[in-house]
Amino acid sequence: MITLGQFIIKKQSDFPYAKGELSRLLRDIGIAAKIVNREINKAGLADILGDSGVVNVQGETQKKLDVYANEQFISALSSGGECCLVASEENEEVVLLNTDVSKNAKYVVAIDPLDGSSNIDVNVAVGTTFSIYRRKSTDGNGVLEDILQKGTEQVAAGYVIYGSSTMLVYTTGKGVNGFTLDPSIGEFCLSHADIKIPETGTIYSINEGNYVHFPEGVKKYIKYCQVEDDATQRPYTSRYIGSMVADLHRNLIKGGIYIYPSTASAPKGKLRLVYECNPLAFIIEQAGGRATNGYERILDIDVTEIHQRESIFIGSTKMVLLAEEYMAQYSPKEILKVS
Ligand SMILES: O=P(O)(O)OC[C@H]1O[C@](O)(COP(=O)(O)O)[C@@H](O)[C@@H]1O
Ligand SMILES: [Mg+2]
Ligand SMILES: [Mg+2]
Repeated sequence: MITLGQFIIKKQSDFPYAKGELSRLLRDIGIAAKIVNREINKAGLADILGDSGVVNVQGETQKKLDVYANEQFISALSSGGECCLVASEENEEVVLLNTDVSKNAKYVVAIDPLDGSSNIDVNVAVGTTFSIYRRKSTDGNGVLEDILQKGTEQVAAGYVIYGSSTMLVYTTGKGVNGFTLDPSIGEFCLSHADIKIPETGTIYSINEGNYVHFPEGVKKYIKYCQVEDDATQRPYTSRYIGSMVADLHRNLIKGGIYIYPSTASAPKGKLRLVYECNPLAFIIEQAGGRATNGYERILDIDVTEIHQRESIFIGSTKMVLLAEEYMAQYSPKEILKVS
């Protein structure tokens, strides 16, 4: 049995110039994940379910657990001293961690502290996503530009899934590994080494309740998934948890595609590029899958704002490629006026 901490240190040798800062930063994320996990596990007993009454920059009412998770991750990153700045779904502006220890830290972190907020109160799996970049600014507190980097610049990324078990899955650009939290010892232990997503699958994940608003290409792809054809194991199975991390984790293990497309009312989709699409795209690509906005690789998309939204087609390579063909045929980029 190897713990996350032991694995991180062991893998440090993959990076000849590593001085342990990234390892310690990953450790800090692991610590915050354990604290959040403890609250989630007994959420019904503690006064932590329900709305906080505060509306965040997304125009969504923050859940109490959104706020709690945000505080725990920011405080762990702040006291850990390896991160100088955080961009969070729950904060309109970047958060400067200008404590003596973190002021000159080399890394910046983008985070969705609690993903799948609509599922918190109903005991359905939720998650946390994180993206780590090397800062560009040389000294002092760090600046907005440090976080507005393309997904290709990520040095590490991952997610935590708080489900029937709690797992932390991450990559540093050398494959994807998964660790399951063993509550009896309070440690994340390696349970899924070198995860590879199947090249194709029979699961599609999309909120079909929005069907009428979807681009024609997506409508056609859904119809393709629902046609009877034994040779291609269709109709596929529709699975949609409504927590992106949980839907993605299932598809990572079993094969499948998750789509959150643009719609007439949300021409750029719903999900946020910096702390939802980019970290999960890095994971999926490192596991051998594919992630695009229907036209372009997610990791190559220019980042201009912290909370910018992007449509996403992510999962098994063959399924994403086919969905892209439907988009190219029925919803060519110019028609959808996608910038
Ligand atoms: O209810 P919808 O429109 O299908 O959206 C569900 C999607 O929105 C999200 O909940 C957005 O994330 P947050 O909960 O972090 O805001 C995703 O996890 C999920 O896949
Ligand atoms: Mg989210
Ligand atoms: Mg969230």
